[in-house]
Amino acid sequence: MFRGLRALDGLTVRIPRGATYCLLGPNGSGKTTFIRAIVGLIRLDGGDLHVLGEHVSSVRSLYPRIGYMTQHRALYPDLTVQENMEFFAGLYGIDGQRRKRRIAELLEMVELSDHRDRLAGALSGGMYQRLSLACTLIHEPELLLLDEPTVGVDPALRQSFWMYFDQLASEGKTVIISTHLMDEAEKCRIVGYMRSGRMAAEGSPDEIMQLAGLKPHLELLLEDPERDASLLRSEGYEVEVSGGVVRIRIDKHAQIKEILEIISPLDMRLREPSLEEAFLTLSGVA
Ligand SMILES: Nc1ncnc2c1ncn2[C@@H]1O[C@H](COP(=O)(O)OP(=O)(O)OP(=O)(O)O)[C@@H](O)[C@H]1O
Repeated sequence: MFRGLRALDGLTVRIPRGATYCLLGPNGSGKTTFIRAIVGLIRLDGGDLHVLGEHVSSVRSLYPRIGYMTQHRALYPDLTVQENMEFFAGLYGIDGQRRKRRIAELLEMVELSDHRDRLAGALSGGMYQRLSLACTLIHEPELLLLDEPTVGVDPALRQSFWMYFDQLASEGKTVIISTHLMDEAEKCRIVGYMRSGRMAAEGSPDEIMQLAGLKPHLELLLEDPERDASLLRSEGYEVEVSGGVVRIRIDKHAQIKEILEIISPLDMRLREPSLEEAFLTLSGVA
């Protein structure tokens, strides 16, 4: 509770080890609060929370096994990239060859090897984010909590981050990520969609799509949309006309052929429902 506001409410979540778990949801839905509760940074007013098999009251003793990347700037601006990495390695007692190896590996992964002597405070937003991730991973944590880790990171590098997250999960590490990006959610084994502090829907991307039961649409560009729309309606199709484009909900792809026997579009395309639409449907917004 934050001054009368219930930031998390009736939330029951079980995240298996070795999963990539995505927390999705609009601004203010409780994703960060949930992550902060897992790390023991806020006290819950009720309920029960276990992290890596331990009650959350002893989560501090688990810190060497947890990596947490916040949305905030948590690095030392007046230390270089290399010095920040060394500092975090030192916090976890990583030294000698292991420290050298980890720093080299991670700087390579986040493509900062050539910038190791730059001050963290002088990095671009995306570069800073990349360094934050590298520092979070320095001690090879078993549980990773990443609050919007790819904000400002360019698409090619985001792709390699995700390959790395998958690799971590395949090694048995648990990766919990909050994001606003549906294409990132689709890459996760489990997606939890939060609204107003509750879990509005949860499952694998495929399960979510099936559960929402959305049908594909055919979008048609027609010479006379109104005339063709009436023709299609008279054949029993569910048709919508907007901005000169005719949309038809179809049950099966075989119907496309039948539709083309009724009308001759200038252009057409098939739109499969998106994960975003599925979540909006399941949470009662659409
Ligand atoms: N320290 C705090 N004091 C008061 N209210 C807070 C505090 N932290 C979070 N809240 C409120 O709790 C609710 C959930 O916030 P939270 O930051 O967890 O959402 P979020 O899903 O992470 O949002 P975003 O996508 O914008 O990061 C919001 O209404 C927020 O204003």
